[in-house]
Amino acid sequence: MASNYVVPRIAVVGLGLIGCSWVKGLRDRAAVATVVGYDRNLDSMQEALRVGLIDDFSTDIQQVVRDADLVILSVPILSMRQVLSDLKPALNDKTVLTDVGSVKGSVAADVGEVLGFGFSRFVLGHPIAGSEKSGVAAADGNLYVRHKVILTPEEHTSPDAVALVRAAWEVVGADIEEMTVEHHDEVLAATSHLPHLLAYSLVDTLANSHENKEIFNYAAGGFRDFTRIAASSPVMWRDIFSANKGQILKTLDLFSHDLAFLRHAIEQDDTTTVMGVLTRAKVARDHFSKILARRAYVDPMKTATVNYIASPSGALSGSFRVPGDKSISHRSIMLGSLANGTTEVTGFLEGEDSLATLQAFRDMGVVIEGPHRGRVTIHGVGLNGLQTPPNTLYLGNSGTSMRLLAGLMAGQTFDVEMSGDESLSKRPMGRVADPLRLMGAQVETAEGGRPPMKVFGANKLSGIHYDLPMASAQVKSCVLLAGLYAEGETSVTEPAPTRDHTERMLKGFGYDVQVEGSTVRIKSGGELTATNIDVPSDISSAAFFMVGASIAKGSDITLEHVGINPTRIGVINILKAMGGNIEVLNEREVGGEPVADIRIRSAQLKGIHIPEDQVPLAIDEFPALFIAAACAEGETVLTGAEELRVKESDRIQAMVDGLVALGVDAKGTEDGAIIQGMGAEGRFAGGDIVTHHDHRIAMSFAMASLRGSAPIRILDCANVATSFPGFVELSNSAGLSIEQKEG
Ligand SMILES: O=C(O)C1=C[C@@H](OP(=O)(O)O)[C@@H](O)[C@H](O)C1
Ligand SMILES: C=C(OP(=O)(O)O)C(=O)O
Repeated sequence: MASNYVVPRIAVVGLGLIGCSWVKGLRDRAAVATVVGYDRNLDSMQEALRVGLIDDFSTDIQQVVRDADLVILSVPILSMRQVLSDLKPALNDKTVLTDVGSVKGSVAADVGEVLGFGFSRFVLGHPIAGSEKSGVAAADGNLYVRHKVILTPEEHTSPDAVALVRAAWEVVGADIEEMTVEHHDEVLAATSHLPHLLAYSLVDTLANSHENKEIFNYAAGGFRDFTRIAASSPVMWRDIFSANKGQILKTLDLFSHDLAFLRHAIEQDDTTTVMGVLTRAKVARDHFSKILARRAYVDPMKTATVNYIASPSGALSGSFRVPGDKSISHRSIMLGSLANGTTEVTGFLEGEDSLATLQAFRDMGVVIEGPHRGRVTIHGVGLNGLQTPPNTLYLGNSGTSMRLLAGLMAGQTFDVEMSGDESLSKRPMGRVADPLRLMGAQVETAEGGRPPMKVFGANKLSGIHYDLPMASAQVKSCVLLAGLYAEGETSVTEPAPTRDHTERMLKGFGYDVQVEGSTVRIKSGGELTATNIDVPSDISSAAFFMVGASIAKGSDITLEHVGINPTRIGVINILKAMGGNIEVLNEREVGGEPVADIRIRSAQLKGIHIPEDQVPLAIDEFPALFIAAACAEGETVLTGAEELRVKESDRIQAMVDGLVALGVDAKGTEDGAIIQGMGAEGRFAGGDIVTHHDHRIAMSFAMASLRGSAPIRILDCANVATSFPGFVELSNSAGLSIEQKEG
């Protein structure tokens, strides 16, 4: 009769916490019929029988193993060979064996020696779970739920045997990963074996010192945290250190080298180098903590889903400041890193896009302190001071990071690969690869000119004149930044004015840039000198509230310290042309950028044909402007805005689809849209909005709720954090009603 058990009969050899917890998990889930146990210690076997973990035991290992479908070997690693020899005579030709040891290479060798090289029914395994407790009494049937178990099948391992072991792990809730024996031992040497070795060694050193009493009297905090794992089983760890000797020595040598480097820096009072080590380590550790806290033991690349429920709400009010300008924040890191001296930045946007740029420069050896409440200190390395990054530069969702970096990377002596998230991986990079190749750079992209993008170093660049095929500040900036490294002059002519932060900021760092009409020129050979940067609030983030206050009756808000660079104020011009009530107050200049406070009161907007010359000046603000158009009296027509189709999403399609879902008459055209306004009394219907993970689509529809008639559910809003951390909190304090739901 066929049984429904995952494994009918199990023999567990070694009744420790790891093996017993697995067996308990299987028993709790009725996945095994009979379990027979063996341990060197009779008490353990008796206890396991008493608590019902095993059905029988024997002091004869062969009797235990005979007729088992699966033998679980949970014994110290250096005992493995003896145990295998002892049980071998009782194995039939169907029994599958597996182990749970922390080193796989030595077990593979033991299996080969004893059972024969090519033995196909031993599946090497390693559950990444544990507990300070030990033994039968501590067995926990849920120990492996959502924990990783690594299996390292070899070429000769039978797929049926792997399937059986996999099934027996999966049924107790484990997430299975497969890798090679060598890779397992290398990874574990670094992530587990070295930390244990250091903890044991530190405690031993301090315990042997003359002041040991003093030390242990005050050994709270750091000492306790760092050395907790030195209380683990010495036998087990002695075995691991010797079984994985090669890999452990390799990581230990690397660590010793880096420790000597840090020692030297401290001795030499080289505080910048020390700061570099500490800031890089802190960022890495914070990153791990987030992964562990939010998504323990699961793929860190799969970020949590965040949806917004935006309920109808009344007017907006108050005087407040939105976060720092994204474009300026990116450039402050880039130019500050390449400058000579230390650049202090305040008002830095702590959004994921600008943080991706910051991390990229840290990866290239730049010491950057912060951000802490918008304050960043960059220890510039000079135009030629960047170092080869250890890995691919991961730029998340940020087009600006990848396109501007492409220009800078073309001038380096080392090769760099750049990648991004799903959205960035779909965006066109040919537009920067083309001019860079004309300058002599060697650039590779994936199919269709998409990321990942590889820029090869050590290619001599020559200055070119480039007529931009589209109005794009990113392409303009990329070519100008490559021009810092190109022989002779580099110039760019743009078809329409686009944001000019690169030109302004280069000048701010003391670099000569010539601007004549629509052409910008730059020559190599200069240097950047560190400066201080006060980042104004981002007009692109302010735009959501400008639209929100305009459409919500009775609103009156003031947005403080907003950047009003003339190449960015399309949104103000367009809203005013639609009848918006907007006042620009307290105009002043801060670090080369014009800044003002902006007061917005509600007004009945009217539909217009948006002047095409305003399109590049409001390029990121159209999602919000579509909401304004939907609330206007009459028709709004947008043309000349085909660039919107290649942003974080196809913003024309995403906005039109969303508006239609909320009952608005809107349709997309090749280069824009036609929207019929709902008029003074019109309200959005409730509904679901697909944002395509685009931050600006999400925030725009949040503003629509100010004129909603029912809740609007906005899906996949996690990327709001790329440009506007704290959006929901700030919005709700201004009068919106957004509930955030994590899924
Ligand atoms: O240079 C910049 O900082 C940016 C330029 C614009 O992109 P394009 O150059 O692709 O228009 C804009 O959409 C982006 O958010 C930021
Ligand atoms: C287009 C945008 O950014 P990026 O191109 O940097 O991804 C944006 O923030 O709207």
